[in-house]
Amino acid sequence: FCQSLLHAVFPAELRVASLKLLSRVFNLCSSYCYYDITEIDGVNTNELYNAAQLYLSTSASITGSRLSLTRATNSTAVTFGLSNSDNLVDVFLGVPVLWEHVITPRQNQTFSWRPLPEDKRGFTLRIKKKDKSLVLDSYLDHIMDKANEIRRKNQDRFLYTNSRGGSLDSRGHPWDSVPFKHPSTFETLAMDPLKKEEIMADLNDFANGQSFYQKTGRAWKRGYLLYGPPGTGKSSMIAAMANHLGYDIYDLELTEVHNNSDLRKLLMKTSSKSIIVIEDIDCSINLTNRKKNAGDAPGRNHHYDGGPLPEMRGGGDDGGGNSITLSGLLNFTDGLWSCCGSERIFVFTTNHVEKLDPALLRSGRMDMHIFMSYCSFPSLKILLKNYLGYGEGDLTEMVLKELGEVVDDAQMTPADISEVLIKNRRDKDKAVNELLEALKARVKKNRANGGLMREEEEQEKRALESPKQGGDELQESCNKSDDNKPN
Ligand SMILES: Nc1ncnc2c1ncn2[C@@H]1O[C@H](COP(=O)(O)OP(=O)(O)OP(=O)(O)O)[C@@H](O)[C@H]1O
Ligand SMILES: [Mg+2]
Repeated sequence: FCQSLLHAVFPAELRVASLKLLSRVFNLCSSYCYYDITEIDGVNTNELYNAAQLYLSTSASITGSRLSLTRATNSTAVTFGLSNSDNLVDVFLGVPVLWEHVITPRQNQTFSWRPLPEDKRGFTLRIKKKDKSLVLDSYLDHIMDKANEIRRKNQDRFLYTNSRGGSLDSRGHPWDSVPFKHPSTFETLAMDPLKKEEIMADLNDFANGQSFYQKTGRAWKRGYLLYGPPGTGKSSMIAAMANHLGYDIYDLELTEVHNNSDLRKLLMKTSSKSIIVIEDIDCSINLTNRKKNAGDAPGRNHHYDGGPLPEMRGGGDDGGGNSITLSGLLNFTDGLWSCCGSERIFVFTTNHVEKLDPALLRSGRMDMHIFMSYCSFPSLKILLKNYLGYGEGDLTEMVLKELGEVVDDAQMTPADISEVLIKNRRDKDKAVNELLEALKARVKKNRANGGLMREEEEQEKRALESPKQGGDELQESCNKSDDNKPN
C-alpha cells in the first residue's frame, strides 16, 4: 500500500532525480570510489569480469563463506566464485580492496544480435579514493596476468590439426581441435638426465624470456629438431614439452597444405604459447626433389650449395597439387610471418636427419638439435621406475651391473624395452629377467651384423653437434651418396 501511495504521490521523474541527488551527496561524503565490472558490456563479453572471477577464485576458496563452484568444459579443476552479494577483501600491495558480486535479473530483453543471459552479473570493486591510481595502474593488470596464469594451469591444452586439407570450419578456422591429454612428462621421459635438464632449462629460459627477446630484437620463438630412430621418444618429448610449459600443440600435416599461402594462413591462425609440430619432416613433403620431378632444370643437384634456395630459382609454383616449397616453409618458421603472435616453439622431427636439406639445419634455423638415442643405462633406470616401480637401491648391484653392461650395445629403443616391461609388469622379477634376455639377444645379433649401424649413428650425431661444420660434412656425405647413385 505504502509503495503504491509513494508511486501515486511522487511522479517517476521526481523519484529518479531525488535518487540521483542522494547518491551524489553520498559519493561526495564517502571516501570510497566504486568500479562496476559487468559480465556483458553492451553485447561484448567483458574479459575483465572473467578474469576477476578467476582471480578471486584463488582467494575465495580460503576466505569466502558461500561460494559458487564451476567447472569449465575440458577443464580438470573446479573454480570457486563468489555467490550473489557476497563480499571478499583482497589485499594488493598493502591496500585493502573490497569485492562484491552482484546478480540482478535482466529486465525485458532489448534487441541484440545474440541471446543474452537471464541475469546481469557484475562485480563491484570498492577502494579508498586515495588509492584510486593504484587500481587503475597496476591492480587490474595484475588481475589479468594472474587470471591467464590460472587459466593455463587449469585448462587442459588443445591439440590442433589441419587434417581437413585447408577447408575452413563455420567460424573460419582451418584447425580442428581436441583436448590434449597426453600423460608424458619430463619425469617419465627416458633419456639422459643431464640432457633432460638442459632441455628443460632451455624451455624455461624461452618461456621467461620476453624481455630478452624484446631487448635483442629477436622474434620470440624457438626451434627444436628432434631426430633419432623410431620409438626413441620424439613424440613423447613433444608432449612432455607441452605439458611442461602448458602450451597448446598444433600438429601441422604438411601433406594437407596445398601451397605457401595456405601455409601462411594456417600460421596466422595459431595462438601464442603454442608448439607447432611438423612430424617426420623428411617424409611429409618432398622438399628437395620437387623441381626435379616436375621436369624443371634437369640434373640439378638438389642440395643446398650456398646460392639461393633451389625453390627460389625456379620461380612460382610447379602447378597443381601440393606446391609448398622449402623457402615457403622457412618463411613460415623464420621469416617475417613467423612473428605474428609470439611465444611460439617450432618442433620438427625426423628419423633420417641425413635426408634433410642442409638449409633447414643451418645454425640459427633450428636452435637446438636433440638426438633421441637408443636406451642408455640412465634411461633404462627411468623406465624400470616407470613400469615396475623400482627406485634407487631396489635392484641388486649384480642385476644393475649386468643390465649396464649390455644395454648400450643392445641398441634397443625405449619403446622396445617398454614393450618387454609392460608385458610382464605383474611379475617384476620375470620382467627384469626377460629384459636381460632380450638385451643379450640383441647384443649378439648386433655383433653378428658388425655394429655398422652404430657407427653411422655416431657419425650423424657428431655431424649435428657442431651445426656449421656439420652442415659441410653432411653435404659431403650427401654428395657422395649422389655420386654413387646410378643415373
Ligand atoms: N624416451 C622415452 N621415454 C619414455 N617412453 C618412451 C620413450 N621413447 C619411447 N617411449 C615409449 O614408446 C612409445 C613410442 O614412442 P614415441 O611415439 O614417442 O616414439 P617416436 O620417437 O615418436 O617414434 P616415431 O619416430 O616412430 O614417431 C611411446 O608410447 C612411449 O611410451
Ligand atoms: Mg613419433
